[in-house]
Amino acid sequence: MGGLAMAENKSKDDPSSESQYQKGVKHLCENGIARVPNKYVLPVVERPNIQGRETNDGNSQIKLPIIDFAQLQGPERSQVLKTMAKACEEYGFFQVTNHGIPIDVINSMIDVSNRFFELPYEERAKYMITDLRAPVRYGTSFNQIKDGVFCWRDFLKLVCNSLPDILPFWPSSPVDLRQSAVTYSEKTKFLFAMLMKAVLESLGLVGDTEDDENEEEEEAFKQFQDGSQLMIINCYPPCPEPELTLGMHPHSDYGSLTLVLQDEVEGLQIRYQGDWFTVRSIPNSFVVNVGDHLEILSNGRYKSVLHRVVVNSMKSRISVASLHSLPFETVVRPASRLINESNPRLYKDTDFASFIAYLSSCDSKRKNFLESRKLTCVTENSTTN
Ligand SMILES: O=C(O)CCC(=O)C(=O)O
Ligand SMILES: [Fe+2]
Repeated sequence: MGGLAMAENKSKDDPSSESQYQKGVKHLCENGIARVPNKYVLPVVERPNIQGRETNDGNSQIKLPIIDFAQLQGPERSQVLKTMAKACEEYGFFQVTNHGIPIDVINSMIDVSNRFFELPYEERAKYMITDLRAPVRYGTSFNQIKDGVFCWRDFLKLVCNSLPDILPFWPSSPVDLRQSAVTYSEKTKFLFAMLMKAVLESLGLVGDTEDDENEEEEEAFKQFQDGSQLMIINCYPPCPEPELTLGMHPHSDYGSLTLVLQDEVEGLQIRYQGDWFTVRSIPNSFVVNVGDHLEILSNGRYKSVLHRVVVNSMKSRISVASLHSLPFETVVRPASRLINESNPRLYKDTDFASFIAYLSSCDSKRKNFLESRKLTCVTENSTTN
């Protein structure tokens, strides 16, 4: 598989070259470091936990609304849909418990992910590919070719469509990775479809009426169901100076919904009322967030909210994000039912090709895809995953 073409910029941290950072944080840590190299040091105003800048201390937890999946599928559905709607409007996030995915499927996914990142660097590096559309991609930071300041994060991205064709490209080591990841991706895809249906119902876009307009919206749901799934396994090694850097810079997710599985180590933070709050790690649950597609489809009613990841000096953290998007060629636009005189259309038509073009165009810290799709522009510094 292709290697990385890199500029041999000399760094003042290391006499060798910038190329060491291209190998990722895990590799950097394996060689033993006591300080964070400059390559990862954020400007003061972008660092986490700055006393006095946030009204909280940057470490406060947020209690996100909990969606009990078993209740959602039962007689209390309408009540749960209201909670879901409020969560998507207010936080852009909720947590799902009682989801029905067996605990051994979850544990195996976390376990095999840990073992992948513990493989020798040479084994992991076989999957270091710069093409954003590669079916499997190991890498570091956000966009390691363009990012000025790197994130304290390595990742393995696995495209999940269509599994039989794509599976031979997935890592063959650890030997159980393919099996665990396939089972996990199938289970999360099903959970996504059920949640997406509920989200569309909460917007009044699918329901039990049989009129023509609903046929059109049922078609929209089918497109979400038939869309693409990308699994991103994130690894955040312990960091000697966590106050200087971030595991992931502030960004919103492209796509409709993201289902995040985090291990017991917290680190995910969301932007809420101008501050950053840590999402609690609830055992055997998923964090679910609204992506850009859904914000556009809902004409801004549901929010694709900025989030970031902080690191810590003690523990390595693993998360598995399952991102669900519309098919490559599908155009997403605000649902006609949600536009009227008092709710004018807010977003331009968007497709995956425009997103890829945008993603490839600039440094992740200066990028904001969703803002670029707004018909009226308001900006806050952010990135789209
Ligand atoms: O690591 C996490 O908890 C969040 C990951 C994330 O935001 C992403 O992969 O888009
Ligand atoms: Fe994200």
